[in-house]
Amino acid sequence: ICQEENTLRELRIFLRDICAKLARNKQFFMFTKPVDIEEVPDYLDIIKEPMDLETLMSKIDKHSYICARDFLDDIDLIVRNALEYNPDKSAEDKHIRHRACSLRDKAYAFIKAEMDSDFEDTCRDIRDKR
Ligand SMILES: COC(=O)N1C[C@@H]2C[C@@H]3O[C@]2(Cc2nccnc23)C1
Repeated sequence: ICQEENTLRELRIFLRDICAKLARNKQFFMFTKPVDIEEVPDYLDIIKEPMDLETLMSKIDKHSYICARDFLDDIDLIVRNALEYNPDKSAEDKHIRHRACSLRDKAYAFIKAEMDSDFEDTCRDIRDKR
């Protein structure tokens, strides 16, 4: 109904702002676009559901998220993929895992800082009855 559409519109504006802030952060450049399969030919053998911040942004525009929890599930997917594909003790792997954990903490902190909890409850109610 109309109020629900107003709520979801506000959610999209809010999620775009958070996604843009994460994508602007130089620390997270490796998460901004899909991993290049030309450069990393075995990536899809290991990672069954790739995710990145550009894809996240396009999902917002496609109305894929109707509460912040669904958005954070895709952030968690980016993090899980990075931890799974880069598990070694090498400096490079440690670095990317560290950045992935930082991405998750920043995303959760932005949501908590800027999202009013009963706004999220309202979004959950809309999601649960759809
Ligand atoms: C989220 O990003 C990642 O999980 N990765 C893993 C790949 C391995 C390594 O770093 C990545 C890109 C890359 N390209 C060329 C050679 N080696 C690499 C980024």
